Amino acid sequence: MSTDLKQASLDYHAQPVPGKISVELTKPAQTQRDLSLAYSPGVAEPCREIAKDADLAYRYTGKGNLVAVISNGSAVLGLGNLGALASKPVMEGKALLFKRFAGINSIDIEVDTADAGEFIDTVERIADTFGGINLEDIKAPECFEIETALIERCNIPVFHDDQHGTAIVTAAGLVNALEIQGKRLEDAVITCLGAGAAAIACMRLLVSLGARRENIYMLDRRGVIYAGREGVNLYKQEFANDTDKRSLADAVNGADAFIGLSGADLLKPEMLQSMAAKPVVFACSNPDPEISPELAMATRDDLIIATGRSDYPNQVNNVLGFPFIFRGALDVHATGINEAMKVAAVRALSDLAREPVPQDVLDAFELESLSFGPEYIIPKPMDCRLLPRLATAVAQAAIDSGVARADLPQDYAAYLAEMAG
Ligand SMILES: NC(=O)C1=CN([C@@H]2O[C@H](COP(=O)(O)OP(=O)(O)OC[C@H]3O[C@@H](n4cnc5c(N)ncnc54)[C@H](OP(=O)(O)O)[C@@H]3O)[C@@H](O)[C@H]2O)C=CC1
Ligand SMILES: CC(=O)C(=O)O
Ligand SMILES: [Mg+2]
Repeated sequence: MSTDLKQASLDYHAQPVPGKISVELTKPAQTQRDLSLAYSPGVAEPCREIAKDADLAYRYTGKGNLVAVISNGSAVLGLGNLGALASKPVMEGKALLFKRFAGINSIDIEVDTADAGEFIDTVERIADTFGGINLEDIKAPECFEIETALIERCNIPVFHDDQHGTAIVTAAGLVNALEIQGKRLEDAVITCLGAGAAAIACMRLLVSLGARRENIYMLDRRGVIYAGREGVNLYKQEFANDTDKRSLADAVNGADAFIGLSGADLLKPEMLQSMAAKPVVFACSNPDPEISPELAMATRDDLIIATGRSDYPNQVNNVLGFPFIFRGALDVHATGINEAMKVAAVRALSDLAREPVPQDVLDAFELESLSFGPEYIIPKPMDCRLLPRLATAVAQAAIDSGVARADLPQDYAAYLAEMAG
């Protein structure tokens, strides 16, 4: 990161007030009567109602539009285990994105423990306060056990964004990028660098969408995960490939797609050079990608490259998913976010990239034109069509798959327009 951007970021976080989020009131609190309604004695009435029927918390409190972003700081972006407190800027950032893109109130919670059981117990005890829980930056393999237990124990959507948000956006982007390169997911040879939360979930979703497991080579710090390798956890085992490839150089040679969900600068130019014609490279590690777009483009000119960052074309980042997916799930009081809802989000995102780009998006990126192609495989986060398209698709999929507990709000399009602010 340039010195200029580093200082600008520190200033952004410190000024004019520390942090990125605050709380606002939704009811008047000026007069003695206002206070008798907001607090004692009036507040007793909604308390009594909720004690009789827990669902009334959706009517009388902010629960239904409130998502907790919860982390233990064990896999903060690609920076590693920075601990709970140091993860707070990222978690506040996710809360900012929930509000900015989907009108969802969100609060960050950092739980200071590396123990999965303690983390699960803590989150379970506070879960009912919220309409949904977005787990964030929790490292594999604990993240899998944590999410599974919390889904089982909580009655609200629990969604590990680094797994499913990333998988949804990656799948939408990859389907589009392969099509532009004249390839099909069913035939593509995919090298996935990283075997953690994001990588495992991405490969699982790609397989469910048609990618062939035997065409996937997954790597961790020790190299290719091959059949018979010792000391491989059961999640990585799912992608053990019966191959004699061992290194990244072996695995990427001839591959159609490289998906990086690992760390900075790990894909070398000579490796990129050895990929098949018209390759797709998703260097999604944050903040520093597996290869910089400048270096990748200088190495060969027939590739499509995406990163997780806002400052290059093709931002493949879960920001394109979680605000809108939660919006749809919250609006029908879904009990969870299931496969049907995830696939609906993939389709909506992938389809939207093929439509003409609105002028305000072009203005935000100071571009004259943009259309479906190598430099535009996926919509931009600023695209105000994302909220109606994704939220509606996800909410409808929740209804159709039987996990919704409420109908769509009346005139949903107008409601979403209000939520977009
Ligand atoms: N663009 C986006 O939307 C998103 C991007 N990401 C990025 O993906 C990365 C991983 O995040 P997440 O899955 O949550 O973290 P995890 O800690 O769960 O997984 C990290 C994985 O990366 C592997 N890895 C790390 N360094 C290397 C290396 N030098 N060589 C090979 N493999 C390596 C680890 O290997 P091992 O198992 O051996 O330790 C592990 O499998 C981060 O950089 C993060 O920023 C994550 C979510 C969303
Ligand atoms: C984008 C994101 O969630 C990550 O890099 O962890
Ligand atoms: Mg994350």
